[in-house]
Amino acid sequence: MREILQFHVGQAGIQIGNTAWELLCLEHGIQPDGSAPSSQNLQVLFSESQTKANVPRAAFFDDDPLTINSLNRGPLKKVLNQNLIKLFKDDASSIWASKKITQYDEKDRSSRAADEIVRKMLEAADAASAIIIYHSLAGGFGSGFTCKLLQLLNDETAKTTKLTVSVFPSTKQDQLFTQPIVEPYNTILTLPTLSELSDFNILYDNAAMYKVCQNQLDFETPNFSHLNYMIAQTISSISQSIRFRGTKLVDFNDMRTNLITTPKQQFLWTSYSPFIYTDQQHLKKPNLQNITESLFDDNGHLLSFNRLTHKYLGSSLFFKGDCPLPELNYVIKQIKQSEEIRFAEGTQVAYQTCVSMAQPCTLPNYPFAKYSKTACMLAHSTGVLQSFESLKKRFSTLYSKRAFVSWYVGQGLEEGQFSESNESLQQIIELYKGKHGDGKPIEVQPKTDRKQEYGYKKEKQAQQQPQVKKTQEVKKTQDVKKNQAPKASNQITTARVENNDYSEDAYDQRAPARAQQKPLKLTTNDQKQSNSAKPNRIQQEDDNIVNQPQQQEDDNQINEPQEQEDINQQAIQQYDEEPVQQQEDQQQNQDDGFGESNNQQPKQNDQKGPQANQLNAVENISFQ
Ligand SMILES: Nc1nc2c(ncn2[C@@H]2O[C@H](COP(=O)(O)OP(=O)(O)OP(=O)(O)O)[C@@H](O)[C@H]2O)c(=O)[nH]1
Repeated sequence: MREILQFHVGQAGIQIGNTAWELLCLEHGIQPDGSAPSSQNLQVLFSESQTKANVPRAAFFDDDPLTINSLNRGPLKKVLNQNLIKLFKDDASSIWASKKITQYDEKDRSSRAADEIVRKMLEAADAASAIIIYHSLAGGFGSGFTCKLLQLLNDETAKTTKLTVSVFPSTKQDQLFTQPIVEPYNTILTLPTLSELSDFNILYDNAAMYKVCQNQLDFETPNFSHLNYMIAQTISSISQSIRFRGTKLVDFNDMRTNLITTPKQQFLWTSYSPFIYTDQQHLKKPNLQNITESLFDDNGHLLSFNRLTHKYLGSSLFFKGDCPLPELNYVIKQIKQSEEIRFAEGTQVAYQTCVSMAQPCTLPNYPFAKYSKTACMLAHSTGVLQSFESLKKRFSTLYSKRAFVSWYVGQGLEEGQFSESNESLQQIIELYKGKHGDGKPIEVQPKTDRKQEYGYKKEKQAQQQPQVKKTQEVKKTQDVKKNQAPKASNQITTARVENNDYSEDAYDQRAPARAQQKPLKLTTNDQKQSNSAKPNRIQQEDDNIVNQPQQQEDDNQINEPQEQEDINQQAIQQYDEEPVQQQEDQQQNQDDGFGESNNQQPKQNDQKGPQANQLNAVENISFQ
């Protein structure tokens, strides 16, 4: 089974999770007590408890009791597994630094508790296909603990696609929502770990979502729950084909393969349509064309950037509900002819399209109207450059004065880590520009050998092996007693845990066990795809493609001296006054030269122009 495991970290991660799980439970007909009359593929998102209740495959971590308590007071209080909710005593207080929060150490109690939860989640799954971590990059705990979690997950799940749903600091400092002043530090210190240990990251920014609420919904004062609802709808859309019947199965591994062409250039964003305010539902009746078009304009983007200057590197479109295929084919054809939508040269699959037969759902206590059809785009584009460049500017403003640095150093961070992280950010910026600051093209190194670099857990795994074996043996005995023959799924789990060698060879040796996974009841095509270890979608979709995207290897508080306080105040003032140099950014983006330097396409494609590279993925759509 292709289970999706979800981890929610910090206030933002947990609050988004609360809304997302409410929606997912509704979509699958899960009742407040965990029962479900009938639904497809429940096991993808839910595990079955001893009382036959469906329990979300979700864990929650925070240092704030209020956030944790909100879970236990909310609509999910009876369905969540309390053993997977953990309140930590190590308070981050907005500072990414404490080793207890950011680094895995088996002697540390919180590390062991997190490890225990991860282990429980993995043991309850036969063959997890994806791990999603929800968090904010700006907060201390959400950013720091995500680094620890990724380190922890790394050895255990080297072959599982790991992605983050990350709230990125807004480019506009318009005080819409309280944001920690040190958010550039927290974000910049987290980015190297995200680049190294996760496969891709979906960025959202609150200002962009706020704008969507104001422009489209005429909300004067949206709050976090509205923004979280928007994020939840996008996550529901992009995971729909794994959960419901549709035109084709596009799982997170496929998204990675199709959208990420270069290691570390892995920051995606989403857009969604339509969001309609309940009071206006009788006025607004958009058709399929309006809905699809608005995915590409400013009104649908959940990350801020200028749509006139960015170039797409790929996009996946997810439709739900009443979307007749002939009409959809026509709409996509029209979109392809639009001159405003520009793809970087060398882009392989421009529009990967997936239609689900599931009907769109809306949550009852939110002012969003239900509509018969919805569209969502998961996109990769040079638009993210604006977020990174704005972050770099704000980081430089604070760091040039060494403002607040003493807080971090006091928590045990070496100051050199700031400059290393800054270099890492610079590398990301250059990757998106396609060339170094000196104009030379970038040579991209493959991701470092994760298992070697983060191999600190090997020893611990060896120590824990007997215990795990015991757990598995009990499980095995129970199965033998029950069925006289263990289920295929359990054999897979046993193979994974008993053989604690996570080398590539060992993984390949376990292939027969993996091959026994029950395929989803989808189309013949889907089954073919789901059974292949590494589907090469792009090749399947068009044999004319020349360059395949590179397959990634699965891949104490201190007393601040008065002097420093003054410097901090000056920095805050300067930071607040710093205008967001949107115009300048736009100009830079126009000159980014992305296409030229990164382009390795043959001449014939150049002559036809970017549009010629947009492969028609939708023409083959049909329900099977
Ligand atoms: N979209 C969204 N953003 C949020 C939410 N809660 C907080 N944020 C944003 O997240 C950032 C702060 O991160 P938090 O998640 O509150 O902080 P934390 O990770 O718990 O870290 P500490 O406060 O240091 O414990 C700010 O930019 C907030 O605007 C939420 O529910 N939804």
